[in-house]
Amino acid sequence: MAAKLIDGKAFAASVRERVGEHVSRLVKEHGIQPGLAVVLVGENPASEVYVRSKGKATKEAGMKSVEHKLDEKTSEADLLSLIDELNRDETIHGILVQLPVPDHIDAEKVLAAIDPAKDVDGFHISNVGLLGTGQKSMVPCTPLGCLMMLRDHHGSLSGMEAVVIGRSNIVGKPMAQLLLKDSCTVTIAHSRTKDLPGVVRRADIVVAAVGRPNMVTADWIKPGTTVIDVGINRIEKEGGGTRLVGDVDFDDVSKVAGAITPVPGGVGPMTIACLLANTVTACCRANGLAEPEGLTA
Ligand SMILES: Nc1nc(=O)c2c([nH]1)NC[C@@H]1CN(c3ccc(C(=O)N[C@@H](CCC(=O)O)C(=O)O)cc3)C=[N+]21
Ligand SMILES: [Mg+2]
Repeated sequence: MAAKLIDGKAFAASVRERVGEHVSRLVKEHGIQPGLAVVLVGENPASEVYVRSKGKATKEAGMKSVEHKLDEKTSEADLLSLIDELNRDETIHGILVQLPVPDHIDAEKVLAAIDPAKDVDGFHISNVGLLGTGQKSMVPCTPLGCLMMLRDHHGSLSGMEAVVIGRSNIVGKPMAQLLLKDSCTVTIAHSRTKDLPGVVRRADIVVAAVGRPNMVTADWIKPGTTVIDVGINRIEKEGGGTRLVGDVDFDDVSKVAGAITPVPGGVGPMTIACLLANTVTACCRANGLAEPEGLTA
């Protein structure tokens, strides 16, 4: 293997440690404990894995963790009134509603109901607009985690050619905004992009966020490129069981890339660490206190 492995799991542990130190200081010096509420409606395997690791990590960092598990049949009105309650709860600084929500609930309406100051996912249109205009906002956790790893590996990203594959509101678009803010030349590629391999071959930085197992292969990658794999695809193993793979064919691409994140152990753990970081940031802002350094965009 030629590529350097970017160890997201180890990096996430160090981020969580820094978050934990900031939390102890908030508790000791100001008597304030950051609190995170996670709302899960119905049963979704991907979301449940996330909720479990997230609750554990929140408590380990010394924060208050509240989980609201609602029945699949919960009405939109009941969900909105829970959000209203959490918006007004002074012990809660971050609110995350797990996506997707069941079909009878309008996700956009739900996201719009969250107080933007407590929107630790950064999905509220007010935060989207602030990020898009380069103002202080809550930044979506997955792109923030990717940015932290890229800054750590490269130092400055200025002038680099970045190609983001995928145009979702939760990863692709905010990722592109963050890379642009760090002065990359940014392309957002997607399923309709003509000559996708050719476009990706221009990149110094590739962020793959499409949800197609092993789609990116070595022939798409310019030698020395940094490859960030956001994909979390559960596929059937030969002989039974499942395993997680990314959007990048890791074994193939690591022969030519300069650096690469694995799945699991790459972006996923960083997403959780950034959720904790965002909760501390939201708590500091709510109380007019200094924000933790190096944990925001
Ligand atoms: N409002 C909202 N915000 C989210 O950020 C959100 C969401 N809804 N719905 C579900 C997805 C999924 N998600 C993951 C985060 C971390 C791992 C993670 O830590 N994965 C481990 C592996 C876990 C395993 O082994 O299954 C890894 O990649 O190493 C996975 C999945 C956040 N999501
Ligand atoms: Mg797409």
